[in-house]
Amino acid sequence: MTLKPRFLLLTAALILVASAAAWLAFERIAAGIIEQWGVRLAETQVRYDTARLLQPLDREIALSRQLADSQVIRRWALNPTDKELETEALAEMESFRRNFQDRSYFVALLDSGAYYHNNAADEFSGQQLRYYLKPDKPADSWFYQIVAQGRDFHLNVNPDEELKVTKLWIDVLIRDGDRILGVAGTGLELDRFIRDIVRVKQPGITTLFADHNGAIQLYRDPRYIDFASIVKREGEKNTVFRMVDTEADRQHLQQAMLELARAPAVAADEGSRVISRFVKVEGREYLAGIAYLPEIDWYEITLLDLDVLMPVKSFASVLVIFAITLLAALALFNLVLNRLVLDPVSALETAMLRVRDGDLTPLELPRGKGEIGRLIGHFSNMAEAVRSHTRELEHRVAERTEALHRLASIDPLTGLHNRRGLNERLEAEISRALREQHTFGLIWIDIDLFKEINDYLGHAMGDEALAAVGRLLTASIRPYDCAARWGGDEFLVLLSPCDLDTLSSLSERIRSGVERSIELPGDNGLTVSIGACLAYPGDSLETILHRADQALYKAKAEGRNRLCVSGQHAVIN
Ligand SMILES: Nc1nc2c(ncn2[C@@H]2O[C@H](COP(=O)(O)OP(=O)(O)OP(=O)(O)O)[C@@H](O)[C@H]2O)c(=O)[nH]1
Repeated sequence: MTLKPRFLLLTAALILVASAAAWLAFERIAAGIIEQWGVRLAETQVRYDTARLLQPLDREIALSRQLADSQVIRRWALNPTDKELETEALAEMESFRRNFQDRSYFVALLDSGAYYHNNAADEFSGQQLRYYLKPDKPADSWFYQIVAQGRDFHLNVNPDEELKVTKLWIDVLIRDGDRILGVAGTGLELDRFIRDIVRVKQPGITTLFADHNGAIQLYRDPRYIDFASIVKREGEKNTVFRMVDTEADRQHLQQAMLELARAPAVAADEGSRVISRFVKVEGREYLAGIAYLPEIDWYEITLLDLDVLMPVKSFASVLVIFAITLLAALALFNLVLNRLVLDPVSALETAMLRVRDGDLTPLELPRGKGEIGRLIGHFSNMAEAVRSHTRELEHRVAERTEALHRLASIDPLTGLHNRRGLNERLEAEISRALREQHTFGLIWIDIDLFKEINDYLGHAMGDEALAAVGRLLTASIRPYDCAARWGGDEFLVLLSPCDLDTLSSLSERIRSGVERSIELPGDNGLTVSIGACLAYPGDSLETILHRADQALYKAKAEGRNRLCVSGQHAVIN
């Protein structure tokens, strides 16, 4: 596999790993942010709901306390049969009734069980003594429980069977020192409380209030409310602990409630303390914010469904931006990698293969940067050096070949063409003569009695004589003519183009030149016999050579040192 797909795979793997890591980090960070936010929200919501509950209750509780603490009521409660005191007490109750928000009150006396009550419609004016409570009557057991518990103040959610409404009762003990004389207070319609405080419109937020036992007192669904909680035994109560799914959550809630009851406030200016715990209710996870309301000995519990309030998908845009940034960064990385490394390396490889295969034409290579640029530079220089050395080598080979060729066609003794060299020239000349339709001349020269020179003067002198004839021939002919040593003591001269006159005069010049200018040791001179002929367009090499040879034979036969020129067929002396 080449580098490109490898890097592509690596990049894809990097994208996957980075995305997985980013997703995990995102989930953790998002969960952390949501949790922090949820805790804050829970604290705020709990304080807000607490304030909303206490605001209307505070006044009613204060008034109920005042009623229970009233001198007039207490005096009468000590002497309930005193009609005068009863009239005063009823007047006192009536004035409190007008001040209670519910415009109703109740006063129950322990000794007699007399239960006094009037409502907003002033329905029982003159008949405020409604009935007598009985310890053995279940509907009245709330009264006897409150007295038995000796709690000065108690909130009780209980249906009023007589009025057919469910009320939040504020019960305050009437005391004379340690002696309990009865219970006084007022009631608030529960529906209004549920509507205003507990039935929060915001989806994902559930608020409930529970008493010191965890029994649910206010909840949006009245079916869960633990009515007349005070008269129920442990285990029968409808508590918040029953709402949560696990034992661990139950313990967390109990611990938190105990902790809050021990230290309900954080600091004077920060209001009530709120503890947050994650709990599961019906399989769903909620963040529970718990606060203790010492004024009424209740707990407020706000359940936040964080998945509804702050779904993880609300962070989706962050994730999308991150994913796009990641993809763009990796695409850019790939692009830069291709541009800076892979493409130049691939071009370099192609160039190397071309050089390996002997293609030395100049290379078009990308410029590249850094190490890659230097590598390309080094390769270009190397390729240029190879190119230049190869050119030089080829030049030298051509030179040597040319030299060898020359050597093969040159006679080393005289420096003239040898038979092979002349043959090539003759064949070329025959073609040219045919093409251009002209004649050319051929002169055949043979040294007379050369054997005797060798025999009498020695072989070296023979060589010298041959060289001297060669020099003379070179000096006698025109630059474009060609003189050659045909073999032994025979020479041929090619004259091109040439007519009969030129042929005759040049042949004679050679013959007389040799006779006149070449001397041998002693008194001996050197002479040559010459046979010359004209070659005509269409003549073959054999024909021409034969014609010249015939002329030479004639010159030899006629006594040597003479010239025989042959026209087409005639031989001229
Ligand atoms: N010194 C020398 N002698 C050579 C060379 N090549 C051939 N010869 C001799 O040249 C002589 C040629 O003699 P021939 O052609 O037979 O006859 P000639 O003596 O010239 O007599 P004619 O040709 O009849 O005049 C021979 O003796 C060869 O041995 C050479 O390179 N150097």
